[in-house]
Order: sequence, then structure tokens, then C-alpha cells
Amino acid sequence: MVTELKQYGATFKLDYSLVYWNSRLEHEHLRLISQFRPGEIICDMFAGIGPFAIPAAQKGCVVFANDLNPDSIHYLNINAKVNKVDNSVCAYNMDARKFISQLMAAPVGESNLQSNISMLKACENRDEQANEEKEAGNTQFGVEVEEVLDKVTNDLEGIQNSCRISDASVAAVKRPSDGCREENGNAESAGISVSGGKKGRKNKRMRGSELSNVKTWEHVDHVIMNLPASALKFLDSFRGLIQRKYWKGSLPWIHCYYFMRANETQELIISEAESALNACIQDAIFRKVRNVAPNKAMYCLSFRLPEACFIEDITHTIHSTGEVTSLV
Ligand SMILES: C[S@@+](CC[C@H](N)C(=O)[O-])C[C@H]1O[C@@H](n2cnc3c(N)ncnc32)[C@H](O)[C@@H]1O
Repeated sequence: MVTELKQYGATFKLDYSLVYWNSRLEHEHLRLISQFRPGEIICDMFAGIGPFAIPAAQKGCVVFANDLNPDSIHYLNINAKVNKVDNSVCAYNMDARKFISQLMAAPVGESNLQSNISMLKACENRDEQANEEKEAGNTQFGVEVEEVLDKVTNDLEGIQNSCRISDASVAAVKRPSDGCREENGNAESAGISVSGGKKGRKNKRMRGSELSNVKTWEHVDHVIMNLPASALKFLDSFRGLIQRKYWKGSLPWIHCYYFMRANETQELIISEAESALNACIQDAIFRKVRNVAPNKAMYCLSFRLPEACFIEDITHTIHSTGEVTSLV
């Protein structure tokens, strides 16, 4: 049964029997989004139906949101449309490691660039959109969309991406901020519309053409990892992924959720994160989210991805299966 919920002015449609939803995370969703600024690039590795992604897009961020559960992506796309942010939310349906690798690995040479463009162009409604463009005689995306969508269909069946990319050779979206700021933990300070009003909507919404300019291997501002039982393990995805020569500005903030038992310490958590990254973390920020059991609580570990995660020069090969391998 499809239910409709409201959270800080956003509407969420979902089927509880098919997707994850926890209304007790509302405050945490809001707290994290309050740190984002309009124009920033956000990657959500475990996005669910979009409780981070949708309000971040409402705030004017560009959001790349992924979930392994196709039903989550189905509702995420619905929610992006319902909340009128489908032009700034790109949804993917794949394992989080593969998602982050494909998004942030720099393309090398025309063929890999094409693969990356293809990945970004894969749309859940891809055939429908291409047909609409064709029938309407709209040449904005034109032949290129059709060609790429064909390639996507052949090469990357698993990807369901709701964005349309027309030219990946153009410059990246403006380089966003440096700090991990935390504004007042309320919806208005987060720039999000409250009670369905227009406040916060004054933030620009990305048009498709602007979204198409994003090069995620050049800059991402925040990565959200809300899979508390195992997100720390997924930090190994960032090993040897980002090429220094392409990257612009600061490395992204990583917001990684985890469960901690009473007999565990922050040092233990940092050590687990560092060994997954194979790099030292500086100035980690720990936030308690909520108690989940008498001896167990959910936390958020936020830190800037260490410079040691940069790779100096590497050749990535993006295979037709979507797998990314590297040759130094
Ligand atoms: C705890 S929920 C968080 C959902 C949402 N971010 C929220 O705050 O409500 C974790 C999500 O991760 C997804 N997931 C689990 N394993 C995954 C994987 N290996 N790759 C990508 N997504 C995965 C699940 O389908 C689920 O939607």
C-alpha cells in the first residue's frame, strides 16, 4: 500500500513493505542538510526513497542518489517529481561501491569518457524521455540523447538515472564551499520549505542543462553513507579513486553512519574507518543520532576525505559491466 508522508515540507510517497523508512531520523536528515549550501554536489550512496536527497535538492544542491533496492529508486524518482526537483536529482540503482567508483573515477580517453557519460545519462524513463524529445522535435538533447540511451540500454542495464546529460565536456558546476558548516538545526535555516510554503524555494533549482555540467570526478562536496550496520566498510570505495590532477578544490566531506555498542569507543571506530580508507582521518566529528537499543546507539562520523586518498596518476577502465578497474 502506498503511503504519503510529509517531512519538513517535502512529500514522500512509499510502500512500507518494499522500502526503508524511519521517521525517527527526521531530525538527523534536517541536521545534515543544514550543512549543505545551494549549488553543492551531494552523493548519497544509500539514498532510500530520498529523505536526504529530496530536501537537499530543494535547497538547490545537485544530488546523485543511489540505492541497491530498485523499489527505493522507483519511489525516489516519484518523490523527486512530486517535489519538483527531478531536474536536480540523478537516481542510480546499483551497489554503493560501484556507484561511487563510477561517479568519481576520472574518465581517461574518449571511450572511458563515453562510458561515464553513458552512466550519467541512463534514465529510469530513458526510452520514454527519448521518445518525447523526438516526438516534440526538441533538439535540446537531440540525437546525442538517443545514441547514448541506446548505449546505456546495452551497456548498463542496472543503472536507473533520472538525469539527462547533454555535454560532459563542459565545465563543472561552480566549486562550492570549504567548510562543514552546521546551521541552526531547523528547516528554515536549512533553506528548506516549511509547511509547504515558498520559503526556501527561492533557492535556484537546477535546470537539466546545468545539471549536465557536473563532473563528479572533479568535485563533490558531501558524500552521505547511511547504512549504519556496515557503512564503515564501504569507505574502502575511496581508496585510489580520486585523481589529484582532475580534482578541483577541497576533498568531499564524508558523513558515515554507524552503530556503536557501549563497550566500543570512538578510537575503535576511527581505526576501523582509517583501515578501510588506508589513510589517517583528521578532525573527525562524532554526532550521536539516537539510541537504538539499551547498549547501542547510532552515530554519524563526519570528516573530510584525507588527501592521502588522492591517487597521483592512474588509468581507469570502465567496463561495459559498470566495473571500474585501475592501472597505475
Ligand atoms: C538505513 S537505509 C537509509 C535510507 C535513507 N538514506 C534514510 O536515511 O532513510 C539504507 C539503505 O541502503 C540500501 N542499501 C543496502 N545495501 C546497499 C548497497 N550495498 N548498495 C547500495 N544501497 C544499499 C537499502 O536498500 C536502504 O534503502
